[in-house]
This record gives sequence, C-alpha cells and structure tokens, in this order.
Amino acid sequence: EKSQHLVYLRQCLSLACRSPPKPTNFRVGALLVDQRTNSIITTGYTLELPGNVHAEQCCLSKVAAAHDLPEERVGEVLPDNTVMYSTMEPCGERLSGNLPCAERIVRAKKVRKVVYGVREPSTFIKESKGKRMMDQAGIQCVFVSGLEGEILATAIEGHKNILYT
Ligand SMILES: Nc1nc(=O)c(N)c(NC[C@H](O)[C@H](O)[C@H](O)COP(=O)(O)O)[nH]1
Ligand SMILES: [Zn+2]
Repeated sequence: EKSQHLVYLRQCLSLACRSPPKPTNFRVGALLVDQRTNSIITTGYTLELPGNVHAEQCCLSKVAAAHDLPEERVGEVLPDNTVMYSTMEPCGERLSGNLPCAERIVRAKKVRKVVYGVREPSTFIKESKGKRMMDQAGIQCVFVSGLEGEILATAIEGHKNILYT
C-alpha cells in the first residue's frame, strides 16, 4: 500500500518540477487516480493552467474542462472513490484569497481519499487547515513519509531567489 502511494507521489514530485518558481507560492504536483482501475485520470502542477492555479485545482479543472463543465461541477464526471495524490497537503487558506483546494476537493464529492508527502510549511499560512477541513468532510487524509526532503526542496525553489539582505 505505502509502496504504491510512493510510486504516485514520485510522479507528483516530477510534475512539481515543471512548475515555474515563484516566491509567493509552493511548487506542487498532483494527480487523480481512479481507485477501481488504479489508473491515472489526470495530472497537474502549480501554475500549469493560466492564472494563479494550484496543482490540485489544475487536476479538478482539467477533468471538468474535458467534459465542458466548470470546475465546481467536476463531481458530476469523476468516478466514485477518486484518490487525489499531491506532494503537499491541499491548502485550507490562500493569501491570495482564492478558494482553497481543500474546499474544492470537498465540493467535488467523489474524492474520498487524499494522499500527500508533506504538511504545508508555515511560510504563508501559520497553521495549515487543509487536512482538518477534509477530515471534517469525511475524506480520508493519508500522509506518506519518505519524500519530504525532495518535496520541500522542490516546493520552495522560487523562494531561494529572495535576497535576504
Ligand atoms: N497544496 C498546495 N498546492 C499548490 O499548488 C500551492 N501553490 C500551495 N501553496 C499554498 C500557499 O499557502 C499559497 O500558495 C499561498 O497562501 C499564496 O496563495 P496563492 O497561491 O497566491 O493563492 N499549496
Ligand atoms: Zn491549494
């Protein structure tokens, strides 16, 4: 089970490496798996789509768009028991004020499990709320250890360019 989770999290990590570095967010990769067929439904990474889009948000938006639906209706076209993999815990609050991914995932209804490789660091949001929000919605949140170092190094790539003078 954990080895299978790590296979998908490594794929998320390689997706995160495609994200253009930016000091105001993290570089994250995510993907959706159909648990019945164990096949990947779609992938996403931070800023892949136009606008200030998170990796998890990209996944939901791409599935909806493939069915000519807005993201908020993605639940109508996701298979039951969809699993979201993400290098980082989905956000519960965003400094931009945009709708957090935990709320988007809850709204999607069919995502019943979220697997991630790190909790959100406190760079932008002191106490991350994503996990708690999903727990309260009955979504199974699974933290998988083993890739933290690589995930964090990739996530904060854009931050290294800040000159602390
Ligand atoms: N799980 C996750 N996936 C992402 O793709 C991403 N960029 C973040 N980042 C969380 C961080 O808290 C927000 O990036 C800041 O709060 C700024 O908010 P915006 O990104 O500008 O909406 N977290
Ligand atoms: Zn987010």
